[in-house]
Amino acid sequence: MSREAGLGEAAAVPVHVVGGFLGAGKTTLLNRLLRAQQHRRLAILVNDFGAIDIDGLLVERRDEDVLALRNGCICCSLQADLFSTLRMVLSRRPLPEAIFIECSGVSKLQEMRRALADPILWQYAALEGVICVVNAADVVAQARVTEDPLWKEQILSSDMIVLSHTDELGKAGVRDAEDQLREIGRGIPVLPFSGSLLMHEGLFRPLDRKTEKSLFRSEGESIDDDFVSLEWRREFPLDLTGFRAVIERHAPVLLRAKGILYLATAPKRALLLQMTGSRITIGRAPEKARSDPDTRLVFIGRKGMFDPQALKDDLDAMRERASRNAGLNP
Ligand SMILES: Nc1nc2c(ncn2[C@@H]2O[C@H](COP(=O)(O)OP(=O)(O)OP(=O)(O)O)[C@@H](O)[C@H]2O)c(=O)[nH]1
Repeated sequence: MSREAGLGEAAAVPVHVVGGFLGAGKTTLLNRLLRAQQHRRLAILVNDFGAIDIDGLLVERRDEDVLALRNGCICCSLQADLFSTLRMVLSRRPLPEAIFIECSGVSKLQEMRRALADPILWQYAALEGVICVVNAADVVAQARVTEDPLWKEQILSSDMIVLSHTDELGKAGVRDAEDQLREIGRGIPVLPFSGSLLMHEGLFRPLDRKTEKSLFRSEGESIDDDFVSLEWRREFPLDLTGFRAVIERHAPVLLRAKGILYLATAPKRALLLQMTGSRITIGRAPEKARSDPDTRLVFIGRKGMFDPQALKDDLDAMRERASRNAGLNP
């Protein structure tokens, strides 16, 4: 980025990064923060690992304030897109008062820091802090996800750990999660998940910028190669029983599934599917999602464990069955 880009001499716009593992609660936290900052002029960059933009639909802001970076990870394969989107945001007048970046669940936060530590970018958009959202219930249950090296990397590369899913634990459980994370995070502050508390505690304290800039020269490795995803879009509503059977078959190797769903029982009602670990919910889809009548789902898992082609075949077979049934009952 250069001065010729017409970005002017204004003070750097603060950048806040929200990271954390697949399904940890990043979008939910971001929405709480955004609600608490309703009157501020913000730009929100949302990175979805898959090609279908689900998070962009879920962020509660005007469409023009939410910019989606899809089909890869902004910490590696989409770094060029990240820069060009930031450049576009920074050329807007009036300038946004702050930029929030929601990473994909497979983003390495250290790579994000390196990417944003570009000394020229820093003059216009300076990193204020990196939050890592961690599912407290997973910590207490010592869920499989807590053994993932990326889960730990994200915690250790953050400035602040924010606990989600505390409502599923009693007070003792929350304390247990906090204690464990203080140890894992080697002293990084741990906060419960609460919009008002976050604002109160001065969440976005400026970092030591000298330290941050010194990261700039390091090389990053690609994380995209560790994970695979399936994006599945169909124009017909699904049979819930058949869909549930397919999901149950693949659930043990799925890290995350989400998307907009139409069921045969109510083909005009857009539903939001959320699956993290063993938790699956189907609820009302946000208003923004309803203009597109297609079912559109994203599934993510680790390479070598999750087989996207097998899942696709099973999902497609549902359609075949539906067609055959339709043929039998004209
Ligand atoms: N009970 C409970 N559910 C939560 C909490 N935070 C998030 N969820 C649910 O967990 C699911 C995933 O939440 P998201 O905010 O979409 O997670 P994410 O980290 O943005 O997901 P990815 O972007 O796909 O990695 C959704 O069904 C949320 O409603 C929480 O604190 N308590």
